[in-house]
Amino acid sequence: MSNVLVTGGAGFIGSHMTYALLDRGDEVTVLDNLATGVRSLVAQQADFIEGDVADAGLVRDILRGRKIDAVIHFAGSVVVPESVADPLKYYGNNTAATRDLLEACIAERIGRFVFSSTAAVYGMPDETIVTEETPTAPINPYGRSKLMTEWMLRDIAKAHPFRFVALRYFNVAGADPAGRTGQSTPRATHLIKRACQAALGRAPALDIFGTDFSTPDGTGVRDYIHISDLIAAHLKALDALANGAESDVYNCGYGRGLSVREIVQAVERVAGIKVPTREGPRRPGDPAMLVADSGKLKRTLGWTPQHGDIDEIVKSAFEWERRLA
Ligand SMILES: NC(=O)c1ccc[n+]([C@@H]2O[C@H](COP(=O)([O-])OP(=O)(O)OC[C@H]3O[C@@H](n4cnc5c(N)ncnc54)[C@H](O)[C@@H]3O)[C@@H](O)[C@H]2O)c1
Ligand SMILES: O=c1ccn([C@@H]2O[C@H](COP(=O)(O)OP(=O)(O)O[C@H]3O[C@H](CO)[C@@H](O)[C@H](O)[C@H]3O)[C@@H](O)[C@H]2O)c(=O)[nH]1
Repeated sequence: MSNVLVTGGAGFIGSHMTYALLDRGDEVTVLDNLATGVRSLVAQQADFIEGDVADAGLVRDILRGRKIDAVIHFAGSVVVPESVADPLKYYGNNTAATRDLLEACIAERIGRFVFSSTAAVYGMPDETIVTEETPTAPINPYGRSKLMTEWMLRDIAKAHPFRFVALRYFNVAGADPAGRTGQSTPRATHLIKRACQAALGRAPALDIFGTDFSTPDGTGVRDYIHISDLIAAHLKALDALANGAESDVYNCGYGRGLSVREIVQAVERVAGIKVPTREGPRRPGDPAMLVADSGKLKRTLGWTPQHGDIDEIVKSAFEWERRLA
């Protein structure tokens, strides 16, 4: 049994992580400032503390007082176009705030850290499918703010008794199969959620951002990963660190790219409802295509994806969305 601090645990991914840790008997403390998080998504058996990861005094008190063994760091700002419009928010809340969190972790001798990185660190890759060796060249402030954090982690791991796993998530979607949590972020910008909202008549139409990309149907291509498979990767990472694994970086995706139009079709199949769409210009900061080679995650950490079927992903997202009413 471990004693885990989950930052950003009131958010989409962190709330699923919290349930998964509790389900296997770990103890969980959630630290979240509720900037985009939702208090009611935090499992009742978790201890919830409302606060900021940059509040070093608070974080040190939590780490020491609760005898935390490992930190999983989800807290951050996550919207690519917003990072283009307001870069300092991203360098502040992702890079600088994480620096402060890490300082507290080092001071309290935390040795195990799992970090939410992103496919956005690759930018506009030349390869159709990216491995962890693909050069990092982010094309938006969001990706740069996360890559800088990866650099900090590498440097810290050389200087201190501290080991980390950075998981580069591709596009995370779906919801807890048990229906306990899902994506409830107000004003969420993610494609699958938006398409479900449009199907349910909660938005007049789904905007398709760009139809002139160099992709088979002209719309953006992404590797959508089910939240349950993503959470499973975190459990593997935590266990590997507990067993002495070296610090490392892993892609999290399926190696399968789907276009915006293919997602619309999946939502229509699952919902049995036509999704009204509106074609418009590209969104600032968006690459044409991002697809993961996650062979390293499978080989090294023994990750076995189980929920890759796009209709299963969309169905869980749609069911959650319908209940949100
Ligand atoms: N959703 C995706 O597809 C995706 C893909 C790649 C990486 N990520 C990363 O995963 C992490 C979680 O993303 P999400 O989709 O769950 O987003 P989210 O917005 O639902 O969750 C982020 C949580 O962090 C909290 N938070 C933000 N700044 C904070 C701060 N300074 N102190 C304390 N709490 C703070 C928010 O209130 C929220 O609950 C982020 O770091 C994001 O960059 C997400
Ligand atoms: O209403 C919408 C929303 C999105 N898209 C398109 O759908 C694709 C996916 O967009 P979105 O769901 O917003 O995700 P990304 O911009 O790819 O970013 C997500 O995936 C990244 C990793 O790939 C993460 O780092 C980010 O945090 C996360 O928001 C892109 O081609 C968008 O242009 C639309 O056409 N209409």
